Amino acid sequence: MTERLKQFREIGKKVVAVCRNYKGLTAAQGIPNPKTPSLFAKPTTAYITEGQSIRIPEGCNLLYHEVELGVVINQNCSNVAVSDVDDYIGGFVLALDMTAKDFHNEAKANSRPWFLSKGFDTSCPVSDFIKKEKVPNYQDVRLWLKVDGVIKQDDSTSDMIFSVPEVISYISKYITLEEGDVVLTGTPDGQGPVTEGQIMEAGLADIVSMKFSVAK
Ligand SMILES: CC(=O)CC(=O)C(=O)O
Ligand SMILES: [Mg+2]
Repeated sequence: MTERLKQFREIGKKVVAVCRNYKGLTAAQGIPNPKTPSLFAKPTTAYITEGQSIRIPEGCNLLYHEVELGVVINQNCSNVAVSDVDDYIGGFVLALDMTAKDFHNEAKANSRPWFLSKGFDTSCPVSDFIKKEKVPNYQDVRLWLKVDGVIKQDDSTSDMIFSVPEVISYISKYITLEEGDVVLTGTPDGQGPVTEGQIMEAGLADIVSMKFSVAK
């Protein structure tokens, strides 16, 4: 692994995210499973690490948590076959795709882009870098999140609609992924609101856990 990859947060490479990628989530929402991965992006300024707080964006009255597996890319990745994707995975992070849900709902209702609702400063808290060897079965690993000690999200990555290799291969047909980029692979069912003063604790099985507080 190169020094650049170890330091991916300092380099601040792009975040490409998939939405509605868990069967449990689409079932709970009563919507059909997407036919292809549905993508959006976050700016590098969205990243924070433990010790920093999530800041509720001005005017937002409904902030949602989404716990997700983030995949860290280890080299330029363009037009990669599903069967070759493992060669491009440098490791993982546990991530929160924080969403200003009221901004998001309003943008959707008015057929406007929802970049702001997903891309505001502090909207992408991430754990320390997790070495690839620590998650040998990344296609079946438990993701969980508690708010003030109460479990809200708890599922396995095996519930994904499009697997990690399928997601990365699909993205790479259209967008070149670069070393240090992070792919957020979607959130399981149970995403929901958090308010000022609340503490979220999230984990990837017993491999890593992290805590973030919510501030005004
Ligand atoms: C539209 C969403 O907030 C869905 C999303 O990001 C997801 O992970 O699912
Ligand atoms: Mg998400």
